[in-house]
Order: sequence, then structure tokens, then C-alpha cells
Amino acid sequence: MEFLKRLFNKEPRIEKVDVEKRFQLLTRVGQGSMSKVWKATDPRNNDLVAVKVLDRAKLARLQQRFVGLDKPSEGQIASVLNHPNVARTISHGITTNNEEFLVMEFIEGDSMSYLVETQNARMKENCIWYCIQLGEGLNYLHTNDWIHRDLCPRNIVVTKDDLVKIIDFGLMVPNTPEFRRPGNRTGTANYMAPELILRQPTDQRIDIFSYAVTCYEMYTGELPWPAADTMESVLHHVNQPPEDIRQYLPDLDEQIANAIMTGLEKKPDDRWRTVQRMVNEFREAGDRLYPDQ
Ligand SMILES: Nc1ncnc2c1ncn2[C@@H]1O[C@H](COP(=O)(O)OP(=O)(O)OP(=O)(O)O)[C@@H](O)[C@H]1O
Repeated sequence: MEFLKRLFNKEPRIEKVDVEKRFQLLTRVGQGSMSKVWKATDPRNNDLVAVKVLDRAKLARLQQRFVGLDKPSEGQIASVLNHPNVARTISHGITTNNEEFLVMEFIEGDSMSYLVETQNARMKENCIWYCIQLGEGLNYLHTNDWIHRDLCPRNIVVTKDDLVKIIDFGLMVPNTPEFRRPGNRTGTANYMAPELILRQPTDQRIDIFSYAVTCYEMYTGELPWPAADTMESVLHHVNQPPEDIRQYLPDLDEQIANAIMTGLEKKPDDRWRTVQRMVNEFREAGDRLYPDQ
């Protein structure tokens, strides 16, 4: 009977993994809101990897927001991504404690949050190139029909060689009508597009907005609206215009300033139609301002 059950069971049997035995866990590198992440080595090839184990209870709460939708898991999504500006996921599975886990390339570097906060010389010199790389990564996700939904400095790492990598795909969804329906307010408050906050229909342009907020912060160290921790405070300023970036940086190149401010438009139709268009503006400006780089 067991044999017949297994034969006709359509779900592939997933072998559970004891990550502590399978990998050599070296140090904890991050406490995300949804997971624990370890720097580890894979004894099968000695590769340095990041092992991300998702918190079961928190994941269950997140999944409740997608009830009735066929949302692929973070591991399923992340494993099909392949772009220099997107963290590579090597494998994924279920631990012996029934937690989802991902094994990723280990990215040694600084969080973009750190660079935004410190506004050090490295950040200032490379800002345009970081904005371009980030846009290329996001454009890759969009042309492959995904909506990231949580683009912000916390989810970006910059390597020692100044390569920008998007690292977190926990809220990413397919760009299909069912996932564009209004209602689901997941994301990070300060980076959420007005249509998402107001529970209107959404599309990939919510990511263009988050990208523009992120680039604004990368340039200035400030948010375009007063920082808001709660949805109530975000709702409060959703009707206020953003602070013009030139208030912080009067000498900022016009094309760069316009690229960012257009991405922050309240109405999605007034924003860049695609990430690629916004990136093209940055690229043109970069080539004009720094022809030798
Ligand atoms: N591939 C990686 N290489 C190196 N460090 C990583 C990698 N992936 C994640 N980290 C580290 O772990 C932290 C948490 O990761 P991540 O953002 O993916 O988790 P999360 O639980 O989804 O977090 P949150 O929802 O708060 O953004 C990151 O801020 C980073 O410091």
C-alpha cells in the first residue's frame, strides 16, 4: 500500500537535509527578519557558501498573505536566477526541522545600508555605477517576469570589487494578473509605492519606485519623505510631494536628478515605463560625466 501511495504521489519526495551535518557552519552573518544566515563551507567542494534557513512561523505568516495563489517558494524562485547583479543560489530544500533553506554564493562585502549611512568616499565616487548595476539586476528580474516587491538598501550587498548584488527574494512574485491584484501590502514601508500603500492594483512599477527611493538614499543618505516606521505614518505622507533631491545636492547633474525624481512620481503612469529606461539615463549621465571610466 505504502509503495502504491508513493508511486502515485505527484509530489516529488524531498530528502530532508540536516544543514549542520551537511555544511560546516562557520559564523552567523545575518539576522534577517525572516531567517538566519550562516557563512559556511560545503565539504563536497570546499566552496564558501551562505546557508539561509527561513523561520517556519514567520514564513507561515507570510504565506497566509498569498493564500489561494500559487506562489513559488523563495528557494524555487532564487534558484532560477542568473545575473551578475543578483546573488546566485546553488540549491534549496527542507531541513530536518522542516524549515526551508537556501544555499547561496557567499557574498563578502558591505551592505548598501552601511554605505548609505556612512556616505563615505567610496559611496560618493561609485554612486552612479552602483545605481546602474542595481538597475541592471532589477531589469533582469523584470524581463524574466518577476516583481521583487522589497528592493531597499538592506537587501543589497556591494562586494570588495564594487559589484552590486541583490540578495533577498523572499517577497518576490511572478508578474501575473493574480499577483498584481490590489490588497497585499508586503514590503518595507519607506520604499513602498503609493499604489501599494493605497491598496490599488500594482505592477512592476512598484519596483521602479523602490529603486528610485534607494538611489535617492544612495546619493543623499536621506529618504525623499520623512522616515516612517508604521503604515499609518506612511499613509500620512503619501499625498505629500517628495523633497526634491537638489535640496540636498544642489550641484547634482540634472539628468541624474531627473532620473530619480521621475522614478518617484506618485502615479505609476508618470514614472519611467521600464527600469531599463531609468538605467539608460544613469548610463548616459555616467558616460558624459566620467568618460574615462
Ligand atoms: N548570499 C549571501 N552572502 C553573504 N551574506 C548574506 C547572503 N544572503 C544574506 N546574507 C546576510 O544575511 C542577512 C539577512 O539576509 P536576507 O535579507 O536574505 O534575510 P531575510 O530574513 O529575508 O531579511 P529581511 O526580510 O529582513 O530583508 C543579510 O543582510 C546579509 O547580511
